[in-house]
Amino acid sequence: MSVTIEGAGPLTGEITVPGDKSVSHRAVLLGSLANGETRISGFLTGEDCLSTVSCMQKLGVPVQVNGSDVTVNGVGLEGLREPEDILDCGNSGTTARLLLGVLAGQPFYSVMTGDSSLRKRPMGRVTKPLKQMGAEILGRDDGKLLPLSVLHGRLRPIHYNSPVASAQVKSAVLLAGLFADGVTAVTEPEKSRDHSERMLAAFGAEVEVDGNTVRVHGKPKLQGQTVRVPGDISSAAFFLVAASIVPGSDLLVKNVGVNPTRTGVLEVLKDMGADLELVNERVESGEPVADIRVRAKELQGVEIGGDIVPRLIDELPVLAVAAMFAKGKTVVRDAAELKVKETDRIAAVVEEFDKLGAAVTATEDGFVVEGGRPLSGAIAHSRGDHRIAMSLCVAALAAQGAVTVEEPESVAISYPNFWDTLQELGCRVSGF
Ligand SMILES: O=C(O)C1=C[C@@H](OP(=O)(O)O)[C@@H](O)[C@H](O)C1
Ligand SMILES: C=C(OP(=O)(O)O)C(=O)O
Repeated sequence: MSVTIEGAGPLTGEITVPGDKSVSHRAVLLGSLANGETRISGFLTGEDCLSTVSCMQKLGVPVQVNGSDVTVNGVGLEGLREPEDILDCGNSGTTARLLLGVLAGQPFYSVMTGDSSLRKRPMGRVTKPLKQMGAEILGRDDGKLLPLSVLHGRLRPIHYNSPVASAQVKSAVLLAGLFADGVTAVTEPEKSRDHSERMLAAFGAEVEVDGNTVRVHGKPKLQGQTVRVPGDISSAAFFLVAASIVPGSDLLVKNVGVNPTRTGVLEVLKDMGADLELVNERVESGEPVADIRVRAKELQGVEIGGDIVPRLIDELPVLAVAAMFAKGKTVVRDAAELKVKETDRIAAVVEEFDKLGAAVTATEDGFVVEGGRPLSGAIAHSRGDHRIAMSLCVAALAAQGAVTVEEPESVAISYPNFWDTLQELGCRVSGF
């Protein structure tokens, strides 16, 4: 399959974006481990979060999905049961890594796998601390690659100093810590998204946050909650960039999660000179939320690096698009993590946007964009990566000529109604 985009007029009006992927995964996981019912609204029905639902169902948790309303009948910390079959995490790194933390603490055997992309992604970053806690995990490459078998083990608490700023690593250790007696701690080099610690506290766990260290007390009694999932800022980012670069645009993106550990994209766009305004700021289910108004404006190149990177890691492909339409040079550093996402996102950005005429060069830990070159019509490939597919589509809206994106189906991983929203905004898109 392929889609073709032949530009767009000004993007105007109001849109909403689907629920936050990170929050949706965590609501199902914690709801499963809690006692009583958890009701989730605004759940992301993207394929990744549905992978988490199906794994928890296989572990014996009644989870009902009714559009974006989900009900989880929690089985309690000790209520999961041995799955009859392999747990399939699909394309979702978050499912695989967070679930490993949960499975490490179970008194039964389980096996997990994923699609061809996920089977290449590093799991050693999670299995290493879990093994230090006493988990027995076997798998390819000495337990570093899926498929992985998790044997039953008794966990002890550790204080893990993570070499990477990764919310998936942090969350896996904290979730395993729920099954250990005593206090489990994780320190990371820079602060990654903190949805796990916020939600653990909301479900009744004792959680302490001290700078880049998070501690959780083991064996809590978690209580089911009502969770309102905010719109995903990572999905909103596509339209924030699109409306910044398509002349004449004036768009309101409603109900976006603006947790400070996720708003690096807003800071960088503002640095680039984008016209962004947060309105109607509020807090819902422990997460800051706002509507974001964006108006087209000429952008300037910037430098992106250091501790902001974990706060915008998934937005770097679409920020690269903003940089292509900006005046001057944009340099992205400290982003080697991009190489271990659904695809190598540094290679994908460099090689796929080259087809449209962009000037992007790879570096060891990022890329450099020479902005201001007009992009032209071309055929490019998503490489099966949802964020690359949508970034190509955003570039296409402001390119001169028709851009065809091959294998765009992966947008359903995180943004199932992306095509509908493009159409509602009057973009000329066909083939989906
Ligand atoms: O914890 C999460 O929900 C996520 C953490 C990030 O990954 P890392 O933990 O690998 O940085 C991010 O890229 C991913 O999309 C979602
Ligand atoms: C990297 C991503 O997700 P995950 O790690 O959950 O596959 C993403 O959504 O960009």
